[in-house]
Amino acid sequence: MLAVVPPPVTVRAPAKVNLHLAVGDARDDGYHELATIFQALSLTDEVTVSVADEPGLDVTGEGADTVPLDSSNLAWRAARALAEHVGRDPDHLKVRIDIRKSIPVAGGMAGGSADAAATLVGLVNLWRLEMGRDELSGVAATLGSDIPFSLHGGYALGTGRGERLVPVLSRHTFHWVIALASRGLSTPDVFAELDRLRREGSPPRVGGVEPVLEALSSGDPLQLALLLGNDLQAAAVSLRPALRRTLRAGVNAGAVAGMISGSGPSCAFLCTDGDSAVRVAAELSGVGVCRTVRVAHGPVPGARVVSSEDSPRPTPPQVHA
Ligand SMILES: C[C@@](CO)(OP(=O)(O)O)[C@H](O)COP(=O)(O)OP(=O)(O)OC[C@H]1O[C@@H](n2ccc(N)nc2=O)[C@H](O)[C@@H]1O
Ligand SMILES: Nc1ncnc2c1ncn2[C@@H]1O[C@H](COP(=O)(O)OP(=O)(O)O)[C@@H](O)[C@H]1O
Repeated sequence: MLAVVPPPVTVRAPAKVNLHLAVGDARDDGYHELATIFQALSLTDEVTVSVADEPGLDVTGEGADTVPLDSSNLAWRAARALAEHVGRDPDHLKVRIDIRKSIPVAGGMAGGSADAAATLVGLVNLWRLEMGRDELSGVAATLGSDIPFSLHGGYALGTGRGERLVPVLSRHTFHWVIALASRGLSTPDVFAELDRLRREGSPPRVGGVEPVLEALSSGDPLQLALLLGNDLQAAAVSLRPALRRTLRAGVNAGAVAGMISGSGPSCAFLCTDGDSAVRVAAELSGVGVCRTVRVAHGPVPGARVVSSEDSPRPTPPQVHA
């Protein structure tokens, strides 16, 4: 009998920036209560999942040499979690996962979360599962706080440890320059540094989310520039003091505001429009305060199957005897 092997599925998933990141106290489970406004950015990773006799994982692109290729890879963990959820044997996954990274690793931009979200969406399609977004988001939340947003995309208000999402209804696009660092920062280390700073003093705290939501609905980058805020910024800068220079250089280059993205060390610079972002990127890349720069805009959709025409490796359906 002939068994039809489904064709590989390629999924694109976005990076994120936290336009507003309010961090509360540490909870008993070690996580911190957050109130954050996420925006999904046009900086994306692509993940192809395919049926394979031997399971496998490969990572290429931005920071690939620093990404684990074993079972600790978030994409692989996502595949196992989904398999368990739908009653497949997670120890015998006949799946190959190929990740092409553009999102910096350990950069505060949810790159691993994007890969996990893309893997979930890819496998739902490859395995032809009937699963709603809410059910998939529940699986995602067990793997990492940012992964539900990587599925969701657009804008969202995140609470809890960041995994509880409410959509934010704004379609206005904002333009960014992202400065990438040579080395990443560990998210737990940055939260721990914030706890330490708070024990010793009073690092600045962001205000409420309401004014930021209003700025998003106005679409005015100058209004938003005044309201961007990140409680983790002081901690990231404390662990990596050179980031102060990077933040200053972006504003000197013409950005209307600069901030640490999430737990850092990537710096996100808000620009008035796309042309301005290109000019700021060109100037910033010559100053020597970061490894490289990227221009990005948001919001963009969450993890989505890329049509086969766009896929870098379109493969026709295979038939195995
Ligand atoms: C800070 C944020 C802001 O969006 O993103 P990044 O900047 O890392 O991308 C997120 O809260 C990161 O989310 P994510 O990277 O998924 O973190 P998780 O895997 O869930 O947690 C990693 C570790 O970070 C700390 N953590 C994370 C989330 C949270 N609300 N409180 C925490 O204290 C905990 O030490 C936890 O063990
Ligand atoms: N698919 C993946 N891509 C990137 N990092 C991964 C992946 N899987 C596991 N990791 C690990 O997760 C850590 C956090 O990576 P990442 O999600 O890129 O950063 P951040 O939490 O700052 O957004 C990395 O140090 C890396 O060791």
